[in-house]
Amino acid sequence: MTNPFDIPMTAELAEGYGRDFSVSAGAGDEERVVESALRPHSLADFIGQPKVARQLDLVLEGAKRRGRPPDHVLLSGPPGLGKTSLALIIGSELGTSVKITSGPAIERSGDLAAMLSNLAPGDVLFIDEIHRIARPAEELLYMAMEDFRVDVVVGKGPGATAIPLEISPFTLVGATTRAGLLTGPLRDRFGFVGQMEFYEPEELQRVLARSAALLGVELTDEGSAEIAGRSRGTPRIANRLLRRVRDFAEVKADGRVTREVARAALALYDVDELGLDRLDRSVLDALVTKFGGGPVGVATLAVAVGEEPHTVEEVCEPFLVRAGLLARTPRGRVATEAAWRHLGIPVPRGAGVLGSLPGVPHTPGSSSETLFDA
Ligand SMILES: Nc1ncnc2c1ncn2[C@@H]1O[C@H](COP(=O)(O)OP(=O)(O)OP(=O)(O)O)[C@@H](O)[C@H]1O
Ligand SMILES: [Mg+2]
Repeated sequence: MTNPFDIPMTAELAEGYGRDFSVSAGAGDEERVVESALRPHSLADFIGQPKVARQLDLVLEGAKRRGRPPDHVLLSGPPGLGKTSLALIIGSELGTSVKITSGPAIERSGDLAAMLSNLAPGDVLFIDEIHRIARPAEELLYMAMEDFRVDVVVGKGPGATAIPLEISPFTLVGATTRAGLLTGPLRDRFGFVGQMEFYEPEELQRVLARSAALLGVELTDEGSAEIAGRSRGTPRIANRLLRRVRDFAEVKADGRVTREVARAALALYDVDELGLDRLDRSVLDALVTKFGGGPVGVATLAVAVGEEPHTVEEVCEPFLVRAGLLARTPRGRVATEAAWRHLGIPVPRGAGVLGSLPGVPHTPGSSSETLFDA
């Protein structure tokens, strides 16, 4: 690892380092606490996502004028792009309270029925990871979304009866990293679907400027450009890198985050120019060196790097695909020529390198949704 400042490991730096510092977009429990301090609280404060923000603004404004809760909203896209933030903003823009739960937390339909019947008129119910909701609960949700009614089943077997129960009109906001896994009937019941896109570097610089002000960090334009360029189009990662670079700036420099400080800190934390971290690089490296560039199944690839397939699939791949380093094909994962070049390995002739494979579309930068469904 190159370390231009040649610094010894200090307690402050080790704190970030020891936890196997990662720039993957998923958030740990500890991070969620820090994040809530940096969340935007209104649509005006929400940076980027111009399409979703404008459309949502209209949906909310229309509902406010009619004095009725807006249509149910589905927000989909890779981790860390602001789905939870937007869900909370919907509540605050409407001036209603937001009840929060998640798909995996709803194991039985009774849990959901209880939650629904406790909603006050106009409340927002936010279900994170809605693609992981249990099937019976999902069926209950259909009726609740459509008719503001649930059937509570009393008793078991042939003697069981369904008692219809009115619930208050509410707005469901669902968030998912895997819209492709949602069943058709559930998806159809959302009146508005917002597809979150990766952020442009310029937008991430605005996110960073805002966070730096909130954290009381002095950040130069070049410093923020350096961090933005390695944040994988993701505000969560931008904020995370900013905190790590701040540590470095405070311990090793005068506290100001300049380009030099950002570069040195990011090199120390093993974040490369594209923003790939250790796990991303080991996925690429395994694909290229162990499997000759593929095609290889995601489960095999995950075993090779000692990770869960869904982590590789949901956390690493969206960005590797977007960066044009990896392609998801019907036959498995394939490394592109850019991947070999990025790893500094000569591109072999006729290996499973994308481009030499007939009929494989090469679509770097295409919308994440089509990639998820691949
Ligand atoms: N548009 C934005 N403007 C400013 N900050 C943002 C924006 N979007 C996200 N962030 C920051 O990124 C962090 C992560 O956002 P959020 O938790 O909303 O992502 P998410 O899409 O819900 O992720 P996950 O899929 O992991 O739940 C937030 O704490 C917030 O500070
Ligand atoms: Mg979230």
